[in-house]
Amino acid sequence: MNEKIRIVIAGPRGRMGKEAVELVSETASFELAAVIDRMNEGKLLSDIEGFRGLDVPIFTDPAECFQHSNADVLIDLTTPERGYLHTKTALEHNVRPVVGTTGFTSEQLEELTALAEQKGLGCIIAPNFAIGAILMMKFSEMAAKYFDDVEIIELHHDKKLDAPSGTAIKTAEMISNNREVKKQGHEDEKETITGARGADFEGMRIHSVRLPGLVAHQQVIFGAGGQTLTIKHDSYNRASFMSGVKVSVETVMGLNTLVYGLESILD
Ligand SMILES: NC(=O)C1=CN([C@@H]2O[C@H](COP(=O)(O)OP(=O)(O)OC[C@H]3O[C@@H](n4cnc5c(N)ncnc54)[C@H](OP(=O)(O)O)[C@@H]3O)[C@@H](O)[C@H]2O)C=CC1
Ligand SMILES: O=C(O)C1=N[C@H](C(=O)O)C[C@H](O)C1
Repeated sequence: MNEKIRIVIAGPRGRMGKEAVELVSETASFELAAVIDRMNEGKLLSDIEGFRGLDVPIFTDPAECFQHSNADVLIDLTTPERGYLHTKTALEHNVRPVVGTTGFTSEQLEELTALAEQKGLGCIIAPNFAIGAILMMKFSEMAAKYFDDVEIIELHHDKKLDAPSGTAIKTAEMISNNREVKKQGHEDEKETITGARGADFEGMRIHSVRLPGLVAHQQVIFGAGGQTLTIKHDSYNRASFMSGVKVSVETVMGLNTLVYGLESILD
């Protein structure tokens, strides 16, 4: 019988973290080794309401967690600052990170890429784990060959910390593979209220909507003479991300570099 993949989850009490705990508990080839939580240091996860039967240790300090848990993989679903620290510490302790946390800077991504390379370790940083969202990004990249003008509207719940979303940034980066830098709109346009035209990524605009009731949604609207093309994806719950988390954990075990975005590891 193959050995189980031993997993640490950072952020187990969060919206995504709870789903990830459930995924790992229900997957026969996975084993929850420990969790990283800023509260409840020294307790067991089973001491916290909602995690009955999960007798795994809780650590606050990531280094201590990796020293004691004999983990293969870290799943990080926290905040930009903590997620970066957890990912870096995991690599330093030869643990392969699968990171859903968004909001890392380009410099942080470059530093983690170099560290994974130096350690010869797999690491997956995925701005979106939902298959539909990955297809939305790929279709947008394809459409950019034929349309010079595009705006991205991302819509999320109002508890989200980062804007634009990681998905919107990744979408803009993929579109830019097939698009020349171009300032869109009227050359003399002026914002009478600052921010009206959204964030500027190489001349394409990204608009961030935050409202209670939303989960995670995005529209990519291409325009040309007499027509528009809209590519749209909606996640209505966090379970929609979990098949991507599962594939990422399985895949990262066989990688020896950092992969940013799931599009390159899906067949
Ligand atoms: N890649 C993808 O497909 C997806 C990515 N995401 C991303 O995942 C991340 C988590 O999202 P979500 O679950 O909605 O967020 P939540 O706010 O629900 O959960 C965040 C978790 O991180 C913990 N946390 C916050 N600050 C710290 C800290 N200083 N140290 C340790 N832990 C801390 C929180 O604990 P506490 O309760 O104590 O604050 C909580 O458990 C976000 O970056 C989001 O953008 C979300 C959905 C899909
Ligand atoms: O915070 C969220 O909820 C989400 N964050 C990710 C992002 O920033 O793109 C993925 C998804 O959109 C949900």
